[in-house]
Amino acid sequence: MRRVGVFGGTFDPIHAAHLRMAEAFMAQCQLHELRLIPAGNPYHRAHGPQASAAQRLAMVQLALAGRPGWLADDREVRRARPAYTVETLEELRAELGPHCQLWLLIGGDSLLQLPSWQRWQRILQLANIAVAVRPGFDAANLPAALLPYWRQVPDFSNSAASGTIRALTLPPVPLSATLLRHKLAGGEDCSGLIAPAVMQYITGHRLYRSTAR
Ligand SMILES: Nc1ncnc2c1ncn2[C@@H]1O[C@H](COP(=O)(O)OP(=O)(O)OP(=O)(O)O)[C@@H](O)[C@H]1O
Ligand SMILES: O=C(O)c1ccc[n+]([C@@H]2O[C@H](COP(=O)([O-])O)[C@@H](O)[C@H]2O)c1
Repeated sequence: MRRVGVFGGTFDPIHAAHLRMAEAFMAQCQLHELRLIPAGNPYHRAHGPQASAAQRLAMVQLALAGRPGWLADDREVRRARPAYTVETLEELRAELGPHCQLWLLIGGDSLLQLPSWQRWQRILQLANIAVAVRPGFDAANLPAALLPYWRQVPDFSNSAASGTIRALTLPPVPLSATLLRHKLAGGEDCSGLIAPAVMQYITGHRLYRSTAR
């Protein structure tokens, strides 16, 4: 059965933790294809992104260059409306057919917010969710509504076609785009935390020079 992974994010900018979690996602879910999908309009954020949607997409394209099976999907950038994940998964399900296994990758902080997402139960009818926990994540704090979906198993191979939430086996990585925007605005060296080609793009386009938030 074909297995396709979906990793949506604001990616302002895409950073080393994103890449590490995507690598673990690809390997542990044995994905044939991984789609990184920058959110054109992340409606749920108090502050809009600093880089434009086109710039965030360009950085994603640079970050995944040379990685077989990884592709940048621009559907949410082209969508002139809020980036609802459920719509993205519905589109993908229609394109890929009923027999493809869909996996959605999110961070542990996003998981805690999942019950506030648009039609979130529908998301779990369409896909399984793999979670990359962040430092401080504690499954005991999961919202009660998520508990029926939560599976504490390290093995992804015999998975259901949809409807489960599982944690990746991956040590928490203490890195965020917010931290990087602050470092970049302060002129700090971020090599090792951002892919070299993305760093070049940031420098060339004079991104994140000030007003880090
Ligand atoms: N270090 C990390 N560990 C686990 N998940 C992460 C990590 N960084 C980002 N994620 C997850 O990746 C997805 C996309 O992340 P996003 O683009 O918002 O990056 P971010 O670092 O959380 O950004 P920001 O600091 O701007 O909120 C989200 O589901 C987020 O939870
Ligand atoms: O669909 C929703 O209602 C929804 C609400 C909050 C976040 N998301 C998605 O979750 C992903 C991670 O969001 P963020 O802000 O951490 O980059 C990104 O793809 C968002 O579009 C989706």
